[in-house]
Amino acid sequence: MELSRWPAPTAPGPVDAVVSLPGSKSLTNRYLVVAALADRPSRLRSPLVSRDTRLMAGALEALGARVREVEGATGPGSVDWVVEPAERLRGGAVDVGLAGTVMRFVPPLAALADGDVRLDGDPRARERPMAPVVDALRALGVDVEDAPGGALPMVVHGRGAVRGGAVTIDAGASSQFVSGLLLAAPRYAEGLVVRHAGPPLPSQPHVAMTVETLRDVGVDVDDSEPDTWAVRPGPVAALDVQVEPDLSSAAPFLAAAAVTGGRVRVLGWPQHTTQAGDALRDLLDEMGAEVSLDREGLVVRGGELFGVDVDLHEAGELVPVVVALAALASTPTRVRGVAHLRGHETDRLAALVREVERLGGRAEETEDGLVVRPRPLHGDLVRTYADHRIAQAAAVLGLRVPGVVVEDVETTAKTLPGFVDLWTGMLDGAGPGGAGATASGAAAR
Ligand SMILES: O=C(O)C1=C[C@@H](OP(=O)(O)O)[C@@H](O)[C@H](O)C1
Ligand SMILES: C=C(OP(=O)(O)O)C(=O)O
Repeated sequence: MELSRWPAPTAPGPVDAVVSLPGSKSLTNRYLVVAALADRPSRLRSPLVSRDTRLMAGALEALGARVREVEGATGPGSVDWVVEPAERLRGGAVDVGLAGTVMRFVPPLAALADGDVRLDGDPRARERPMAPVVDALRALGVDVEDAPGGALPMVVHGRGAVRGGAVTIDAGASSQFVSGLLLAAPRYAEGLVVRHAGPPLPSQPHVAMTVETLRDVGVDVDDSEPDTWAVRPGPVAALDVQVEPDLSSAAPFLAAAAVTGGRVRVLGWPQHTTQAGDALRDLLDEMGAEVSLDREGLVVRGGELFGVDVDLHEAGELVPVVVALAALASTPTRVRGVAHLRGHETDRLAALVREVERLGGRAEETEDGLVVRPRPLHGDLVRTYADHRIAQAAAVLGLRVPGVVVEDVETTAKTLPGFVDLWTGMLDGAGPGGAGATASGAAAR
């Protein structure tokens, strides 16, 4: 199939915009899972409605829960999701798409179903690491049929109950292995103690988000020992929760301010959050932007843009946009601690190096990250490898480099439907005489 080509707009001048972003993918998908295990219906206010969250909703419906879209409280076009848990989870077929959260969070839940749960997804989903989830479930006595190497497609033979106990896994390739087990654990008869043993666990904020979500629904989690999480068995309370905006999706918009010497405000930036994207505040500050957080949101003003030497082990989602910033900066950048990105939507390290070089830049992979040395860039077709964040990074490059064409920009619908409209809306107020723009994707889908 021929993939689409989107000529990325160049910024006519400094960007000046107020941007409103839809809900967090990671929060929405955690809330959906605990809501499906709860004792009463839950309401998610302004959830993210995107490919990954629809896939999670679809997975839970396949297992017998119901997810209904209702009008939201925040005005016309806004949407809430009401989740009705199943009395008993049942078997069914689950499409995981390319969603890491769906492929890693659903199998531990499927083990509780009364029947077989078949899971499969996009071709790349079959290559993403899964073995620790399969090994953990088998160690807990769950019958799982997998493809060679612990991969998708797989069948979890649910027996209606899981005893639980303790498991040790190597979650060095993805924090989602830990999160998935923890989210189902309150419904295991004896609860679950998960220990991580191996190279340092990536994406710690995402595990903190899992723990906080469980505590929000009344589940007792002890995370006082490093790399160990103990979830007590017990009831899961229903939720009525406003979903925070997705801070990782804010990355390209804030980067737009940084690379054009402009100003972007992202509305509703939380004062307290477990989202990994909150790291953007320090990161952009270190790269030379002026960053301020107030009650209305986060404002980034661009100045001279410098490279950084940074460990992004905790916030790997930010790497593609950081690479775009780095390619446009005045000094080199080194990103460390992100070897696990080789198992993301694509091998992100290889893809980013290849695409930066295609535009005339210089970049190289290291064992655990990459190095980018800024050079004058030229336009070309940027391949995106079904990776929403690489498409967004290409759009950032396009602001300053005429002739950047983004392949398959629709892939951004994984986490941010309406990306192109938001992006062009942001640019409406840029340039001579620009009066500032407002771009809202809060209800986009
Ligand atoms: O649990 C989550 O919601 C996520 C955890 C992280 O995964 P990894 O630990 O595999 O990087 C992150 O990159 C992903 O986008 C979302
Ligand atoms: C790694 C990501 O997604 P996933 O949840 O599919 O792992 C991401 O969104 O950057």
